[in-house]
Amino acid sequence: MSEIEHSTASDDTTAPGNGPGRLKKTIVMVGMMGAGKTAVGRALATRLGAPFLDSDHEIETAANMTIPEIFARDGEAFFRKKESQVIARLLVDARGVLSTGGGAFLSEANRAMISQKGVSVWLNAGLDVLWNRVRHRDHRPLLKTEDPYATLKALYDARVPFYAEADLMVRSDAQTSVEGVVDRVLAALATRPDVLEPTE
Ligand SMILES: Nc1ncnc2c1ncn2[C@@H]1O[C@H](COP(=O)(O)OP(=O)(O)OP(=O)(O)O)[C@@H](O)[C@H]1O
Ligand SMILES: O=C(O)C1=C[C@@H](O)[C@@H](O)[C@H](O)C1
Ligand SMILES: [Mg+2]
Repeated sequence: MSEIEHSTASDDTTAPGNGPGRLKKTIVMVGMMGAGKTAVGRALATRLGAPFLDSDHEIETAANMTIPEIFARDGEAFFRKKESQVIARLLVDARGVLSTGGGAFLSEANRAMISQKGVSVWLNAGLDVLWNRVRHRDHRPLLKTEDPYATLKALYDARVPFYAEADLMVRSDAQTSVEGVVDRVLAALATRPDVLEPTE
């Protein structure tokens, strides 16, 4: 299993304790594939000077296989089992930012452990924004269908009610850069001193 990836910020403003506040719980990014969980989560961790973890990345490292290879060889149910195990492990003692895979928040057991150990943030992007971000990539096995747009729409419609159970919701639209979305997450967290203790 790989080590926790620490953000690489070297200047004082992003060093641990000198960023926008001190993390008391893990921030867990949830939402559809292409919402920006990995990109925004990594940038947020850098801003906070906190560890960054990505469950998809951890699963791939542990298996020494890519996600498409795991789906092809062992199936989605096996992947979901590994995903739950990895999220449980990453939530232990890690006051950092954890980006999950797009399907992770559908599991009731995953939602329960995330709510117990962290704060969930739904990165909410519209269907067309998501489509524009994922359409040219081929590493998402669930979209390897005859009509990937229709598949993405079906997943979106089925999943939004689950994502809506997250503690916080932040919009991730086409007009806003990754850093702009990070600003929104930090603004949302300003209402949660139990998660991000403001610096003096
Ligand atoms: N706000 C944004 N502005 C511009 N590009 C973005 C933004 N958010 C994400 N992207 C880009 O969209 C693509 C998908 O983002 P990312 O991989 O972070 O999504 P994800 O939510 O982690 O998806 P998955 O569930 O498949 O892991 C990446 O190329 C990323 O750089
Ligand atoms: O939306 C999903 O179900 C997935 C999203 C990715 O992050 C990976 O976890 C995998 O491709 C499945
Ligand atoms: Mg990701």
